[in-house]
Amino acid sequence: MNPAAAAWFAARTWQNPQWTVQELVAAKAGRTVSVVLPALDEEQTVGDVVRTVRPLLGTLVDEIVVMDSGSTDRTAAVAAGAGARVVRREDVVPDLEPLPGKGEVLWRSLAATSGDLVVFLDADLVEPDPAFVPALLGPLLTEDVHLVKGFYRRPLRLETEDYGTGGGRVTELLARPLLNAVRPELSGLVQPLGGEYAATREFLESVPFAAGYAVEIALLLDAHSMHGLDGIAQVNLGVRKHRNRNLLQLGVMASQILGAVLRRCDLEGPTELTQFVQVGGEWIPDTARFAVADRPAMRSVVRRS
Ligand SMILES: O=c1ccn([C@@H]2O[C@H](COP(=O)(O)OP(=O)(O)O)[C@@H](O)[C@H]2O)c(=O)[nH]1
Ligand SMILES: O=C(O)[C@@H](COP(=O)(O)O)O[C@H]1O[C@H](CO)[C@@H](O)[C@H](O)[C@H]1O
Repeated sequence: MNPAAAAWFAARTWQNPQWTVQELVAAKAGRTVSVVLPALDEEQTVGDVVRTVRPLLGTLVDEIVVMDSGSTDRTAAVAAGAGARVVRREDVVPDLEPLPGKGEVLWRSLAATSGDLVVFLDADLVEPDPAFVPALLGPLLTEDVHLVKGFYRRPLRLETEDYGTGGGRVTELLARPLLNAVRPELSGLVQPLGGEYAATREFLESVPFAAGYAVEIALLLDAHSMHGLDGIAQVNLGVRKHRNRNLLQLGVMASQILGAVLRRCDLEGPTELTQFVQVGGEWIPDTARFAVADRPAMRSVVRRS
């Protein structure tokens, strides 16, 4: 293991986070906390995720916002019914036409929220754990760090089978080998792509946001560039189950992630990916094109009064 990564892993990894909500409320010391859920057609799961955070509202958490990413199902109604404030992506930074993708709603969430610290949770979590938010906030409230990534065992649930592990396919097949190759100092991150993480607003508003599914890897690379390894921590969240997408969908995700890493290494990245689907007896090319431009640092867009 890269020596810097090994030293960081030893110093900045919490394998068994023990912070109590009471301790963390005291540690806030006047700081505020926003919890943000990006959601595209998550009516099945968003309510349960919001309900695991709701008991913290008014003490550890100051606002729970579901960023609706253009859902066509009942995501907004279910999220509001569970106690979240729902914000449509077109309702913030309205002068800019919303782009598709996760990165867009996470970027816009900064204009929709005010917390000094921001916690991101995916809205497709299955059996979400109420301990996620306190654990993610622990290092942010008690150490001098700017980004805290969750890590976990990731069951892979395909059709009716729960394999108990095997999730994080893009992580294991692309992100981890890629980071080991181009940014070995970050090889100590157990879940570099995980969607459960927390960060200071100061950091989040000072970096560009990559489009689509590249948002997590880009934030990690930028946190490392801006604050060094010492500005990053990771906490063990136990087990994380979510809706697992199929391989073709993950191929497009992987292409977006690869592009963000290449561009942050000053290399050209892809703007499309050609895959193949079988129709009848023939294999037909199917090309997905995706937006690749970063959104600019939010602090250059929205002047806070
Ligand atoms: O265009 C998008 C794509 C995804 N998401 C949300 O981002 C999270 C992670 O997306 P997804 O589950 O597709 O990724 P995976 O976890 O399968 O890698 C989920 O809450 C999605 O609803 C979103 O808000 N807008
Ligand atoms: O980690 C991964 O390999 C992918 C796919 O996970 P699975 O193979 O479906 O468990 O999931 C993550 O990647 C996305 C891109 O960074 C994040 O947006 C998701 O939150 C995260 O689940």
